[in-house]
Amino acid sequence: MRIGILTSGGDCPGLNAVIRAAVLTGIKEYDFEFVGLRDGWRGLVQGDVRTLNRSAVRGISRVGGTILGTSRTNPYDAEGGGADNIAATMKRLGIDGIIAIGGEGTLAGAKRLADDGIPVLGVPKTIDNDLAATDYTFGFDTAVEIATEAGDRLRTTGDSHMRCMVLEVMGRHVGWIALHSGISVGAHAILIPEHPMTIEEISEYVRSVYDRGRAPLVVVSEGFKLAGMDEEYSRKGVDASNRPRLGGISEMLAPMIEEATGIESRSTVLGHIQRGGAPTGSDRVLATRFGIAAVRAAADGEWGSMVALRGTEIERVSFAEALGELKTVPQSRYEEIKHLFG
Ligand SMILES: Nc1ncnc2c1ncn2[C@@H]1O[C@H](COP(=O)(O)OP(=O)(O)O)[C@@H](O)[C@H]1O
Ligand SMILES: O=P(O)(O)OC[C@H]1O[C@](O)(COP(=O)(O)O)[C@@H](O)[C@@H]1O
Ligand SMILES: [Mg+2]
Repeated sequence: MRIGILTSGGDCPGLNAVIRAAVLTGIKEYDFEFVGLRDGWRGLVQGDVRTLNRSAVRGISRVGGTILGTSRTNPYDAEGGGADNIAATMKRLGIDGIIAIGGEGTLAGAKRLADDGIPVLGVPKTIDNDLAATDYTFGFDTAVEIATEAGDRLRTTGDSHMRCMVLEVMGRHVGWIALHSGISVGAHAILIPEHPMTIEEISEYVRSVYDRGRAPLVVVSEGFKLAGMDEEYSRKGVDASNRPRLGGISEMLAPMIEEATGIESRSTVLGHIQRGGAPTGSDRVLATRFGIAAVRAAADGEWGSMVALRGTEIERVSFAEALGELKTVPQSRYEEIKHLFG
C-alpha cells in the first residue's frame, strides 16, 4: 500500500514525530510506501508530493513545525478540489489512502472526503486541546511548558517592580492552556473563554494580591471575553479560513486593571512562541503513538476513523464522534482552582 501523509491547519510541536512513527512502522511492519503531500490539502488537490522514506524522517521527532509544510487550503473549494478530482489525482499518483494530521477544521474536511468515498484517516493535533474525542493531543504539553516558563519569568520582573503582569496565551475557544499554565505558575487570576468576568472582579483579585505585598500575575486566554463582550477581542482581520485572528486582549486588560486599581500593569502576548520549537518528551511520545496507531488502522482498512487517546490507550473513533462538541474547561475544573485566586 502507498499512503499519502499531510499536515494541515495551524502547526503544532509533534507533527514530525507522527510522520516519523507512521513511516517507520509502515515500512518495517507492513512494507508500505509513503509520500508526503506538501502544505496540507493543497498538496493533495494539486498532486504536489515529496518522497517519505526512512532517510527523509531521520531525526525529525525532536524538530518543531512540520517537514511537509501546512496551509489552510480547503480540499473542496480549491482548484482541483472535490472528491472526484482528488480520487483521480490519487489514482494518478498511485496513492491508496491518506493520513491527515490536523485539528477540527482538517478533520471536518477529512470526514467529508471519507463520506464521499476517499480512504482517509485522521490524527488529531491542536495546542488548544479542544478536541473532545481525545483526552489529550500532542502540542498541548509543549505549549503549557512554554507558557509556564514565560509566567515564571514575568513573576520575577513583576516582583521587582511591584507591577501587575498580564500574560496572554493561546486558546481560541477553550481555556486549557491558560488553566494549566496558570496553575503551574501560581497565577492570581486565570481568565478563560468559558468563564467571562467583569473588570471589577479581576481588579478585586489584583488589589488583594498587591495589598498583601505581592506582585499580581494574571493569565488570560486570547479568547477570553469580559462580561458583556459579544465577540472575542480581534484587531488583526481574518485568517485564510475567514476566522477573526485573535490576540491582544491582554493589551486591553492591562490598562483597564491599572485604571481600576492604580497598580502599574504590563501585558505580554506570548503568541506563536507557544507553537514553535521542539516538542516536550511527553508530546513526542504521544505523537509517536498516534503515528503508529494511524498506520495500524490503515493496515486494518479502518478508513474514516481517527486515532484518539482514551485514558492511557490509543483507540479508534469515527470522524463523526471526533467532530462533536469542543472540549471546553468544565465549570467544576475551573471552580476547583478559582478559590485560590487573589
Ligand atoms: N467543513 C470543512 N470542509 C472542508 N474543509 C474544511 C472544513 N472546515 C475546515 N476545512 C479546511 O481544513 C483546513 C484546516 O482548518 P483550520 O480550522 O484552519 O485548522 P485546524 O485543522 O488546525 O483546525 C483548512 O484548510 C480549511 O479550509
Ligand atoms: O495565527 P494562526 O496560525 O492563524 O493561528 C492562530 C490560532 O491557532 C491556534 O494556535 C491553534 O488552533 P488550531 O488548534 O485550530 O490549529 C489557536 O490557539 C490560535 O487562535
Ligand atoms: Mg481549527
